[in-house]
Amino acid sequence: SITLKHGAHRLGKRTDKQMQTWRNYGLGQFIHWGVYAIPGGHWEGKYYPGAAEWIRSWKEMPKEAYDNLYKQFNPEKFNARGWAKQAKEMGAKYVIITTKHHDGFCLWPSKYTDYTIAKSPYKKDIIGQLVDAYDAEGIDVYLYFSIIDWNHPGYRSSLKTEADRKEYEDFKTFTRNQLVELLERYPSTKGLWFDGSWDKAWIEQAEFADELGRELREMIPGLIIGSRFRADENGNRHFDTNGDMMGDYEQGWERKIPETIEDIHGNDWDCVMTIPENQWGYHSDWKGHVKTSNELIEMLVKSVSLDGNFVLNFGPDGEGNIRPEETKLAAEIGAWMDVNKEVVYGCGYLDWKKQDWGYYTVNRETGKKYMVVFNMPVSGALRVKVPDNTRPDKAYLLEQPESDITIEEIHRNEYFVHYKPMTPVKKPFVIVIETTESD
Ligand SMILES: C#C[C@@H]1N[C@@H](C)[C@@H](O)[C@H]1O
Repeated sequence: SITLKHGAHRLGKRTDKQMQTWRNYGLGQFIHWGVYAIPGGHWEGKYYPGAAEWIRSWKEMPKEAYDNLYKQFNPEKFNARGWAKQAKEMGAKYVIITTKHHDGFCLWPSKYTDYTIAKSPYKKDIIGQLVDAYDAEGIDVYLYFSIIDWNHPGYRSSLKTEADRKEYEDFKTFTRNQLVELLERYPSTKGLWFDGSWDKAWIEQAEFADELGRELREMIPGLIIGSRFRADENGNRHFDTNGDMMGDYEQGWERKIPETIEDIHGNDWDCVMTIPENQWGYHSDWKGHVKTSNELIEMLVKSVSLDGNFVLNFGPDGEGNIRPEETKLAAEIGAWMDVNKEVVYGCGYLDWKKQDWGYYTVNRETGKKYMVVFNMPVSGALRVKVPDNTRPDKAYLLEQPESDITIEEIHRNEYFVHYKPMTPVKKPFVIVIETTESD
């Protein structure tokens, strides 16, 4: 490997307490909220086919009109405690909240720009209310921050002229000031989720970004920052020139999930997921496939089975309501988590061969092993292949510990767990499997 000044500063996973807490969350909630929720994917009767939070970039959206939407922003239905309670009931252990998306509108009263909630009819600090409400529910708060800021005069996607460079210096100072301001105002923040860091202009700021990351980490010891924040001095993002991840976990799984344990390269990672195909901010007219709770539970369990966290996105509307589709899914996921949360919290990858019926997870502390079944074979025989030194002794339904499920040895290291549900299976269910390990 080559010597880098601004590459990865740590090899391998962080082992400190804050990161262990992060690693054991399992399920998180993303909130995308801002003035884009007012148009909700439409403008003057026209339907915007893109992601609602990007509507300002739509050629049919007059920039002036968009940039004045904040003068109408007065979400009277906004109820931070209600959002936090719903997230608690869903089983989320952490929340990632958009402080400022690419449009640059700040949901906190930043003193570095007038384009903030303080200048809207609503006036009050939305981030502060959400931080307090989620803290009160015992849900850890992470702040989403977009480096891209279409509102700031010094923002550039690339630096073509000396004038660009001069302007961009002001933008860099502004960016640093806002981030310091956020951590000063909300010191209970456990981490920053950076986005909009793909511009050429930002990628050239390896030294500045590295120094800024150091400054922010000094402000809140243990602060967690993912791989999307900065590039190394050769313009490499997420993984530096030597292939080492920059940051505390890989932020590469946006609307997708790794297939195998090899895909995660031994790193911590999160998957951030939308309910429709690709809407983060509020779009009043979701088109195409809207995921069911069974699909989302499978994505959650698949993520945990591959040592990752699953973060489900909610996009509240312009009034401050969580929309009915999201409320319904939160309740369905919460009902499943009420019964099965122990296969998610504090769990991760079990090195048994993946089978078609579903996923294994194992509790990192207790070693308790779970078969989370999504696809019941018509035979009722769930195939299990175990490593050489492992013998399965007992299997029972998590929901009925007294149930005794037959384990049949097929041949060396391969078994059938025979289970025929009494009633048609409508939701994923869990079989606990107890084993004896021999040296
Ligand atoms: C592209 C892009 C952005 N990254 C997701 C997390 C959303 O914020 C989306 O607008």
